[in-house]
Amino acid sequence: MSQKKRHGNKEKDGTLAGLIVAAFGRHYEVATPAGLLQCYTRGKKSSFACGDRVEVVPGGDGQGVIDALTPRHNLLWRSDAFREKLIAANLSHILIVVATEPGFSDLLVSRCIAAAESQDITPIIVLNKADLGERLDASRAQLAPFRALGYEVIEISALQGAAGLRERLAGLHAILVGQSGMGKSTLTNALIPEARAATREISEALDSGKHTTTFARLYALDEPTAAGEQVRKSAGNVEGGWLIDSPGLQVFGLAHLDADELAESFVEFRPLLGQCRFRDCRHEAEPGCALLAALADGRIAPRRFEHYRAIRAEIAEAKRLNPGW
Ligand SMILES: Nc1nc2c(ncn2[C@@H]2O[C@H](COP(=O)(O)OP(=O)(O)OP(=O)(O)O)[C@@H](O)[C@H]2O)c(=O)[nH]1
Ligand SMILES: [Zn+2]
Repeated sequence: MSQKKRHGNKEKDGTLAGLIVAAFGRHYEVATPAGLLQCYTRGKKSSFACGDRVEVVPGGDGQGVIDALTPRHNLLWRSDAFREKLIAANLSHILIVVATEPGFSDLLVSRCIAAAESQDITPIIVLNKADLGERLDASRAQLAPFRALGYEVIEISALQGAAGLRERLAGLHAILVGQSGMGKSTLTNALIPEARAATREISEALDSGKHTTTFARLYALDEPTAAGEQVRKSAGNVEGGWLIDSPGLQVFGLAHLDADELAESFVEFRPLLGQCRFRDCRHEAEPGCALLAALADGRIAPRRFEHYRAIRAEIAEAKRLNPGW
């Protein structure tokens, strides 16, 4: 919706343009020109995410009702056979946090990348705990296939302030995702001082086994001034860049993708798709398969092909369990 239309609405029917900064089930926190409002939805169905732009009808007392959703540029979500979970909307980048210790799943990295690529979101891999030198080479080796594809890898130490990353994030609309233990909370705290209290609660909830807890929060990123200083913004001012902190992620199901979409989300497969001898090639053992040929001569990394196979099998299983997908 254009700026003009939005302002027109505001005058005409009293709605405010807002940005969802936190989603708790059916209750949302929305940043608006009138400040932060606690909002509800009208209907029974509530399917908004952090990063969604909405129209809000303010109701006094700092409350409001979400009236309409502005069309999304994209939506990051995950799903298994029976459930889907919206993660965040309108993202420019996804920061996939991994660490030198205690080891990370490169399959999970491929999953996050596939989810991002399928929605035109740019992935950046953040290798944390680079100060722990013993495992650094092994972690770099594990990330080599991603680096070879052109994915940006940024090495940091969240404990030492995550130097460099803050500048990289200026103006972006990004989300931090990662397995538990990668130092995501430490990183959020280093990047966004006001995040401190909230993240502790998330960790505790996850430790007690409540993995269904949904809690993501959007924080405005400070914009450096011409003089290079960071200026604190007032709460609710989310006009510039922002960062969404999401709960620790152990699984990232992609049941909502079909087989073709999954293959498309592996960027190295893209030039090869449509080149197989059989139109309906499943890239398993078919003669004349362009992907298998590329795997055999090293154009596709074996590890990435394993990831593709693993995710494809899981999607097939989800569709078998729930043919409605
Ligand atoms: N050496 C080192 N340790 C770090 C760094 N960042 C985080 N840690 C440590 O790693 C452990 C996990 O950090 P958290 O920030 O709690 O990790 P998390 O990924 O948020 O994990 P959950 O809270 O379980 O989701 C803590 O003991 C941190 O102190 C780092 O850059 N270097
Ligand atoms: Zn094929």
